[in-house]
Amino acid sequence: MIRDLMRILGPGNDARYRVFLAWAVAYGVLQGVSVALLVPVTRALFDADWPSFWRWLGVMAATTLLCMVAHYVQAMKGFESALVLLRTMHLRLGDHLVTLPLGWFGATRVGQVSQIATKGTISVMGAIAHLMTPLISGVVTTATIAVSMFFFDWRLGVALVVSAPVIWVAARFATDMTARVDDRMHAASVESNNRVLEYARCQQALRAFGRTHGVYEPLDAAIEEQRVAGRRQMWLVVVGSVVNGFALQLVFSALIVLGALLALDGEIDPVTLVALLGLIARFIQPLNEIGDLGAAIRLARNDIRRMSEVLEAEPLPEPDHSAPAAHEAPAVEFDAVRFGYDDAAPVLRGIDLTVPRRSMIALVGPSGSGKTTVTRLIARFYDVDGGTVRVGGVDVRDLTTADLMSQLSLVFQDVYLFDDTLRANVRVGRPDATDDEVTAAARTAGVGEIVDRLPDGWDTRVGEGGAALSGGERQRVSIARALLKQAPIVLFDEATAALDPDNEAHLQQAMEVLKQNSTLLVIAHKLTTVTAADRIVVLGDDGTVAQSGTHVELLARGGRYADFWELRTRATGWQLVSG
Ligand SMILES: Nc1ncnc2c1ncn2[C@@H]1O[C@H](COP(=O)(O)OP(=O)(O)OP(=O)(O)O)[C@@H](O)[C@H]1O
Repeated sequence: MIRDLMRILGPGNDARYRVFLAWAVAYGVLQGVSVALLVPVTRALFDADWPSFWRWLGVMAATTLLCMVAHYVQAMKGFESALVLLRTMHLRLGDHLVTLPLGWFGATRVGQVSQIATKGTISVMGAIAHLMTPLISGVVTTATIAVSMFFFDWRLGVALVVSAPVIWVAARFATDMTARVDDRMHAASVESNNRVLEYARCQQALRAFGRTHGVYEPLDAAIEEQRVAGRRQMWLVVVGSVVNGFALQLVFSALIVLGALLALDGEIDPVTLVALLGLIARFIQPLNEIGDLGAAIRLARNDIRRMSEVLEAEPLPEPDHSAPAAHEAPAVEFDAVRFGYDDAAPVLRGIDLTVPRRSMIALVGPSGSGKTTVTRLIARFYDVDGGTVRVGGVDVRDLTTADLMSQLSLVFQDVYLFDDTLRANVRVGRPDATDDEVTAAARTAGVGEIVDRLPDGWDTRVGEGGAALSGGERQRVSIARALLKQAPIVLFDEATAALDPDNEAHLQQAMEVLKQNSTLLVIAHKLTTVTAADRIVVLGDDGTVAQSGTHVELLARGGRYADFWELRTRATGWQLVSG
């Protein structure tokens, strides 16, 4: 636990933590010594040996004073380390999460990360602030008392040392009991967390399907599992605590019997025995406290382990410096790219694709053929399983994330807006843009009309995820961001939903502007976009490029594209023409 906490604190902060540990050890030793000094003080008192009595009392008072100082200093150092740890954990978690591949953020990970970042960090902080001191001083105090016992009576000293493994086994049993169900408890808590979020988010769907009454089964099941796991955990904690308490009482009784037998044999005088019994009681007390804290220590250790697992998750390997770009190379190239989100289900099975500079390429294909996946691989949200994705002639794995992202603008359908003002959300495209540049980009993308409609104009907050805006409006903001960024390559996932004429006009206008300066790869759903493209790439169901060419060439060739075109033109009432 000490080592794990040190790892979480990181290399810059371990000195402070070591100082705290040293003070906690000093506090434990001083506490043990001041307790052990009770024996000579009591002996001198009963022997009426006043010079010895005052001398030992003086030593005990000085030790107790030092002990109080050590207690105070170690408590302050502990709180200091705990606060540093809290800040460090949040910073390290944040810094680390942004380096992880998107594939890491699976369905249950969002709930897990939120638990670790909130409950987990508080629990780990509490481990330093409240658990480390009783744990360290408890162990050190009992060890000190056991060692000092050898100075008074070696047989009782041996008995204390022998009893240590018995107590350790009992304490271990108690903590194992808690650990047995803790992972289940944690999983249940993550699941119900996720289900509560899902329940709040899916209200629209539930109401649309008349599910406004009765229970929402997935949430109900998650809460029930949490209740069952919680009850089991409570029972196991009680069982562990009873066994631990029983073992301590047994050891305590055995030591008293041994002391009494030694006194009956005349090996120890009765006064020393009374003092030694006090020492034995103080030997047991910290162990009892550690036993009571066993469950909390185990839970904190599990939280520390989960935190370490996140911090140790492999980030996307990234070079320190990007390889130099090849000036004449195409904007984007796919060379025999193979990829699947899951090893068992490949999505792309050998894609070759070239997007020349300053061209506009339309990507079409059936739903699920991997169009969005192609754009995610260009942005290196995932690494390919085989082949190479190149941007500006350089393998994306040889570019730093900052350099790769500086070359790309992403206009995706699932636009996420931050819970901030509309202006701040557009400015995300280029944080150092002037107000005039923000306004110009917003006007081209049609955001100006949204501004006029909103009560606080540019300063209106758009809500979490952009909840205060419609889907079409959110995409306009996303386009404005891309216009502002002026990246050399724009990856555009056109909305599948039919847009109103106003939205459509803004979209066309924005694309025209983007086309002037950037290379465009568009996942095209609209016939106007498809025909405007310099070249069309058709993905097939089998994860390969089925066809590629201009609109005219592909129509003339027949096959998948001609079928797609016919289907779409029939749906929209367009005429099928081949030139
Ligand atoms: N994050 C993910 N995890 C696992 N599988 C995924 C993930 N995203 C997509 N897939 C799967 O990969 C396949 C390709 O998905 P992709 O979204 O690239 O297709 P698409 O051609 O863009 O589809 P659409 O036109 O419907 O948007 C699908 O079978 C999809 O279920």
